[in-house]
Amino acid sequence: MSDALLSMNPAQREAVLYLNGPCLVLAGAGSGKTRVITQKIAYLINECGYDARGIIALTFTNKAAREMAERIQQSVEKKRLKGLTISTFHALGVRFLREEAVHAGLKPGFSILDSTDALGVIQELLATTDKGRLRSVQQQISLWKNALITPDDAEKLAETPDEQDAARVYRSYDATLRAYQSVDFDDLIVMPAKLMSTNDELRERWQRRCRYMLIDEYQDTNVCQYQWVRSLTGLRDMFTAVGDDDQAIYAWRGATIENLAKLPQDYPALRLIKLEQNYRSVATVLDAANQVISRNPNLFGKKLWSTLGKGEPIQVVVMDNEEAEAESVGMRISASRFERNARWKDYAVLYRGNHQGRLFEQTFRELRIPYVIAGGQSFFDKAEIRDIIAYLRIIANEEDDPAFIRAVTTPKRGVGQASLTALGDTATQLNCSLFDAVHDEQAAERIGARQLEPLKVFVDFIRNIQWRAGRGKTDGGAATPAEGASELLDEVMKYIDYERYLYDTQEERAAQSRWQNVLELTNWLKRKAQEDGLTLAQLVQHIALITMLERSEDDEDPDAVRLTTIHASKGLEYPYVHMVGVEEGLLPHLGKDDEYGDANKDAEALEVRIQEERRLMYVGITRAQFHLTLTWCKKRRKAREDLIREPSRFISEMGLESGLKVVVDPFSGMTPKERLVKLKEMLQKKG
Ligand SMILES: Nc1ncnc2c1ncn2[C@@H]1O[C@H](COP(=O)(O)OP(=O)(O)OP(=O)(O)O)[C@@H](O)[C@H]1O
Ligand SMILES: [Mg+2]
Repeated sequence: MSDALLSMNPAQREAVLYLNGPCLVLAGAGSGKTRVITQKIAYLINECGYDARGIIALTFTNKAAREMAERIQQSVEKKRLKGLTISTFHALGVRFLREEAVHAGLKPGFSILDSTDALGVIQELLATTDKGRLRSVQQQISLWKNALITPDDAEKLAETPDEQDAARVYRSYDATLRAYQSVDFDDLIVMPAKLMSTNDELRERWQRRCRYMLIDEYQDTNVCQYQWVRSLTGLRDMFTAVGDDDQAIYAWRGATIENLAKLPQDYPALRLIKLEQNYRSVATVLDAANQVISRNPNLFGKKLWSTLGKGEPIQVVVMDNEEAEAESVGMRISASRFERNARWKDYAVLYRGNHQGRLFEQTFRELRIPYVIAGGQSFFDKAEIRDIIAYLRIIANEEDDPAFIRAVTTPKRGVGQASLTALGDTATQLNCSLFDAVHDEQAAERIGARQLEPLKVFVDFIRNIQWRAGRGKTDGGAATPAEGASELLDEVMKYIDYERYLYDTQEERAAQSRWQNVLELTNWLKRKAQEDGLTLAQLVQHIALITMLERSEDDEDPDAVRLTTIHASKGLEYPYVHMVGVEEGLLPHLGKDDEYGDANKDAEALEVRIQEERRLMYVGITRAQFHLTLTWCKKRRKAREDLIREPSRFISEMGLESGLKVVVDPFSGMTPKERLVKLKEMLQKKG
């Protein structure tokens, strides 16, 4: 038996060695579920002679996939890892659809719309600018899709006028996407799942290919993912799923814990393995987590224990307001790092909502504390990044109309709204993309030669780049090899002349910081192209995917404090954790806008909501290895109002016996200016 196997506890080992049929590992946080998956992959390859190409491991985020790949590299020879698939569901969906594009009625170069683009399409169809309404329709469509409900079914199911409206939009939305040769994120899962169930030849091919599947964070899969896994593993039922029903935090995205309950029914031979030893956290942290989650009903009783010692008491710090909170957390981290002789990256600040991160970013900058936003979508949501990516998208797929419009109008190159409308009409008439319409005679007639000129220049430039980037070689045709991705990218950037555009349209500081972001993007793209030996065409095809769940920080692991939402921290661990904003109205967060939301109207709905928030709290607490600090503010500003806050119910649910220590913020009662003075004093004292 290998050393790695020897170091596991008997239950973990059983889960790794079990190959007689489907296997489900159900266990609490930090009990080594993810470790079981990595060890099992190593075991399959090293000791059972599995070909890596037949193994598919699915994780929830790109980051988790990367971490898993790194761990496996330590125990399996490189050459035996060739062809191993470790990816997110969505990334596997992209690969599947690129290979099977024809069966899905797509060209291999189809575009992937992110949720903002998709919202744009819905906006056109719904003809409203009411953001709330648009988002609710988008979410409704997404839920339907993921539950495998077709537009026809949706129309039958819809009851209220709003739902009927949404169902109508759903139909045209799907048709529009197909016309654009585009798919949205949901399609990446839904289309493969459907194809697997309707196309026999394709199903058999993939089933032969997939010899063993491993799925992490199983509790957060949705109906469609369940079906897809089910059909992929169809022939042999050879899979291991690991999960924790107490960590299900994506119900709002259509995930259903019922998938866990359904497994034993759908697979009578299922082997269920529970793990109870926690290897991550000290007792104070673990007890608090156990206490909180014990208030939720759960599928299978479980109680975690660890041998890592009692640990320091959990601290609860009361703050005057959110500014004091950010400063105080920054100060505490600086002081603690000094005292414990730790690294910045041993610290994490976890919050409920992305918006809370901003103040921490600003404050940490002032305090000279290095930080990274872990798992934030923020980078790729920035306007400047989306602008540049629009160009790359149009290079990848000229039928991507939304990208075309964005690229051709940013920077302005003399293409006015009237020209675009006329071009749109032409495209509709010819039933082609905006891009292709430019060179049609009709366009010249409608738009006029002078107005058309800048559009032609744009299209010709893109065509030229496409050709040189290696587009259209999937059929093995073209004779000239693709030019280097880096050089081509430079050429595209020069053509866009984005830096000048920024300085022309924005004030200097903003332009500077945006341009920095753009440079970061292009450097990262070049590095990626070089490392993976990609052509520009291949590179741009990956982009939408990377932007999906998080920014791919690649192998960068800077020594910096992690700022992250609790959602994005799932599966990860940090020695010292600060959970901030642990207040009623924030965590639990019960409604969209007002504090207790409309959920309050219905006691049952409210309870469901609180349970989901409690699981989120549980996920947050269990990220901590050695020490946990919770903070809450007596006042928090919202819009222009100061709201009076109460500590979260989850704090009292943790139980004082776990050694809770309540501390009053040292800055209490001070004005911002006084705080700064005191802060400087404290910093000086620390040297
Ligand atoms: N048998 C073991 N011996 C020593 N350390 C272990 C063992 N099993 C797991 N660990 C360590 O415990 C920590 C938690 O493991 P892991 O991340 O696999 O837990 P998990 O169940 O996936 O947690 P989560 O539910 O948060 O995803 C990791 O640092 C891992 O390396
Ligand atoms: Mg895990």
